[in-house]
Amino acid sequence: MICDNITVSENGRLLFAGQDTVELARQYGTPLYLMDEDKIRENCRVYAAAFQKHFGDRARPLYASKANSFKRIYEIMKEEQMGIDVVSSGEIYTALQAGYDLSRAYFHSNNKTDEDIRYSMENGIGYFVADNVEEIRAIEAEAARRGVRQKVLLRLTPGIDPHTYEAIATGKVDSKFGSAIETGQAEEITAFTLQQPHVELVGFHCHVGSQVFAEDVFERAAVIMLEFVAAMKNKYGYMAQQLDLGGGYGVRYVESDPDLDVDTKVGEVAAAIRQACARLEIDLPEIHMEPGRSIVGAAGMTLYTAGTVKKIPGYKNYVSVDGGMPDNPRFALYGASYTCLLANKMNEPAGFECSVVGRCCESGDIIQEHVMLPASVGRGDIVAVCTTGAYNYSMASNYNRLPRPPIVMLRGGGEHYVAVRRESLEDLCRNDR
Ligand SMILES: Cc1ncc(COP(=O)(O)O)c(C=O)c1O
Ligand SMILES: N[C@@H](CCCC[NH3+])C(=O)O
Repeated sequence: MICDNITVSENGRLLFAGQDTVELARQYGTPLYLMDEDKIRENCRVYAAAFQKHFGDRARPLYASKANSFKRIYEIMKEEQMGIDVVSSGEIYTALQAGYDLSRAYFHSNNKTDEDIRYSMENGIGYFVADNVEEIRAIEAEAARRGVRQKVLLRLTPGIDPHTYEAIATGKVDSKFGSAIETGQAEEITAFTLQQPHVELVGFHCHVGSQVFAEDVFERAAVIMLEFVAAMKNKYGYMAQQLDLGGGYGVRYVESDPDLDVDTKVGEVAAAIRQACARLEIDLPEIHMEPGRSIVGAAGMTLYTAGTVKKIPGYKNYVSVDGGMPDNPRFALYGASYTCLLANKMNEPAGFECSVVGRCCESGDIIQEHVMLPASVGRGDIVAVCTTGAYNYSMASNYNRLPRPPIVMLRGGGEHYVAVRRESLEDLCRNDR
């Protein structure tokens, strides 16, 4: 199986976190998001231990909460002592509702509104990761109005192609994010920020892309960033205290995806960083990374009920499920890969090739193509889609007026509880007048 929290019972039922998915589908209904709480915590600890081992006390991972944002997840991050990355007032509000202390939060986004800046400062945001000069002006103005000095990092683009889906690559010069080192804009924003009386520049940030497996992307980004740090030290006498390398590593969606060892990978990045610092004669800054997908991705699974099975002789077969692109838009957006299983028939051979599709009025409403399921698949069977913990619920919509599914958390000892309740039909009209 693609992750160690997915197994099969003797009677051919798919188990997730040791629990019977068919039973969970019966109890909570479908579509249903499941989240394995123990796996989320394990992933946080793997990153925290790797950072401690390779960088020491000051370095730390921040959870990129865009990957999956709901109250319970921020409670878990608080308990696991993770920092967080937020990108909107909505994520901040949700974190506050969970009692999360915002002094450990980093506010990203390429376009923070004045209201975002005001709201987050009012609630004690720790850091802004400013994307451009206009944002520095806006933060300076709000900090001056409040009579405080606000900590910021600057998001720079190191000019690296991470070889991931084009739509989720972010570190190239031609990007809506950040100020490019190559064009001189990174230096301009640094010099400008250092002149601001109410803004304290604490360091630099970069992010090269998501679902990254390529060998040395983080190492290359780190070296480019450290060369910039050294250049700013030499030219302006400014030494960055923090260097944030952006998101985490890729996760396994299908058998052919590699299974990366975070400790080894962080160790490799640390070695490259130490070597660069020695060569450039600068101190080691505090190092951060912001994993999202690799904290929650494999901790998630979506369950659907199969409906229509359509066989078109000479063409292909379709298995329709009771959800689709509103709860998982990633195939429609990126052509993303997923592993689909028939949860109640795991002991039958999977010899029937089909496309698993949603119920929306849209041909592109596809969960996955070229799926192999048992030939007996039919109405009422439970289709499980693995590794849906990241960028599924957080990207979900109400397209075709479909209510969003609930999130049920699973814990060791067979415990399960609702973290986000299922949207009702009434919820759909809540804001209509
Ligand atoms: C600035 C930033 N940080 C962190 C992340 C999280 O990345 P990932 O989910 O790949 O770990 C992203 C998303 O790609 C991001 O844009
Ligand atoms: N939402 C994307 C990744 C973008 C992450 C944020 N920069 C995905 O599902 O893969």
